[in-house]
Amino acid sequence: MFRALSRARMILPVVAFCVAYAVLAMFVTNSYHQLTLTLVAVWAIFGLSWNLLSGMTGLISFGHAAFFGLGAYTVALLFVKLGLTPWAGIPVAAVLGGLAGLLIGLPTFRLRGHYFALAMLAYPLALLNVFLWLGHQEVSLPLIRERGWAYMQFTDQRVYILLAIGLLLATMIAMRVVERSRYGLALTAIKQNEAAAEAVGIDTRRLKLITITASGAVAGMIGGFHAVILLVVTPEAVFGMLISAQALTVAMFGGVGTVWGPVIGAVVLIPLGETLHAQFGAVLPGIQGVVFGVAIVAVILLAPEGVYWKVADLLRNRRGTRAATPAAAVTASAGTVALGEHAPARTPVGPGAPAILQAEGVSRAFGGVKAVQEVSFSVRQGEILGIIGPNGAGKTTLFNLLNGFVRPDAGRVLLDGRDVTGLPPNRLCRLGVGRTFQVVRPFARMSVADNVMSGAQAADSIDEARALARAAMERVGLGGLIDERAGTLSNLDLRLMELARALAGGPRLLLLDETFAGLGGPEVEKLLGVIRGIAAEGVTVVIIEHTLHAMVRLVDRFVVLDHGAVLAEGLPEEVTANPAVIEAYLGSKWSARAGD
Ligand SMILES: Nc1ncnc2c1ncn2[C@@H]1O[C@H](COP(=O)(O)OP(=O)(O)OP(=O)(O)O)[C@@H](O)[C@H]1O
Repeated sequence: MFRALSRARMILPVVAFCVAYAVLAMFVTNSYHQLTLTLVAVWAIFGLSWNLLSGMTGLISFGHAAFFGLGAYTVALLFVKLGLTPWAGIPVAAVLGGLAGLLIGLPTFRLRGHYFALAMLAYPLALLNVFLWLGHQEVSLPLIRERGWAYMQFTDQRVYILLAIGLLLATMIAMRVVERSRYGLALTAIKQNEAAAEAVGIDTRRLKLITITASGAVAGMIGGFHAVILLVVTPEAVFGMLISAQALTVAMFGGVGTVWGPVIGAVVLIPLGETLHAQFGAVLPGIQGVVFGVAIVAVILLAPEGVYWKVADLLRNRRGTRAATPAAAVTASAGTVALGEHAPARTPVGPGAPAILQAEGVSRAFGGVKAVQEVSFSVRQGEILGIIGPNGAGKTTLFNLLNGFVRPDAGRVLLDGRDVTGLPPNRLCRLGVGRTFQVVRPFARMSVADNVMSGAQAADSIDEARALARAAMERVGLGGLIDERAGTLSNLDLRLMELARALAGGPRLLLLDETFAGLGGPEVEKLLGVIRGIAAEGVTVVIIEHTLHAMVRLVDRFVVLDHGAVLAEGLPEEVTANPAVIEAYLGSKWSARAGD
């Protein structure tokens, strides 16, 4: 019942918008305006396809025209050469668009960030020239006089508007479902931090390939429909820079990462561009390009995340929702004090405990730099092990070797005695290895619970993921902040949120990377209590940290690295008294203080 209600709440506004749009469009009689109304829906769908890949995963594509153009040419050529009706041609265009997405994604996902964005530029440019070489400078769809509807040709232009709105409705509902699904959750995690997404068990490469395939299919479909309404396809008009820019512009203007963004962008920008083109196109050719350029600059200046988010913020502030005030942070910290103070008691784990994780002669070099050299040690079940050492000693590289981000040049990593060397992080996560990262990158607009949920990849349903996230938040003392926006959190609470996210995956072994970084004295105390509590529940903890005064009170044992090799290993009191460790890392000040 509750689920049905929440589904209805998710879909009703979309249906209401499309119905209202269709009803209003039925009163428009001018054929140019009818075309504009059809194009609004077309570009909104194209923007949504871009949004699925780029808005939801953060992988910016400058080359979406590749899929659009392929779709347009597929429908046109199948019609002209084989007499295939667009009713069948458009689904074929969607399949080819999806296939193109997969083929483009396979090599291009090797690149990241700006390099990915720039590489995507190459595909429509290459296709543009391929279609020129093939002699398809201009493909016109023949007009069918008899039974035109069988070839998607209608004398009443309003039918095209209705078809376009139907496609828009289907695409928007599909995107809404994706947004609220476990798949959407995983995409959000990738956008947040791809490495962290891998660490919580997401097979990021597979998911990105699925996403670019789906995005390419939507773009191919709408490219095919565009060919039907304009009746002529040229390489420049479907593969040109302006087409790729159009997807990006409507989404950026309206709001990236939300279903409504591309729709708002298309509703505002397409009629504006078309009207200006009709008025001034003869004297100012390419005026639409100028409109898009100005729109982007205006958005950057006035609403950098797009109109949707700007309006959402204004409404939220007006409603007086708890804003980003220190008050929220105080509430959270108060919660963690309690957990720290009442942390369950635990007894340090002694040498007799079985090993959960073992590194055997693990080495890794980057060019000439031997980051980790023949490191061997074991982590005992239930213990808290600290890894310390000077900057550049190889601590993070060792973590990356332990949870599969980096493959060792030599040596083995064993989990429960089983060789897991070279397994990717998402597989290791499923075997019970969780990890946090030095830099926390939360989704500021999303609730704390939604941020934590991205770690619950083991869940079978979104409801179970939500329940796991809540339980993890309770464990770290963030239970009172479930609906709080992550952007309002204090530094400590962000660290706790990151911890909760790792815990939501149900790890048996947790690797914590500089969890105390940037925290003040009282915050460190609270976090110490939380980590002790997690360990007392039976989770084995390995922690890299520079805050040594906290570490000596937290860990059962230290492994000290220097120049990539193990310098010392032992109990805190042994290691901190070791002259070699004092010389290489702690310094004489530490020994003087320790002697006080
Ligand atoms: N991907 C990489 N490419 C090249 N060199 C690297 C790479 N990763 C690490 N290194 C080098 O390996 C050495 C160990 O780095 P690492 O980050 O593991 O040390 P660390 O002990 O974690 O340092 P810090 O305490 O400053 O975080 C450093 O000299 C570093 O420059």
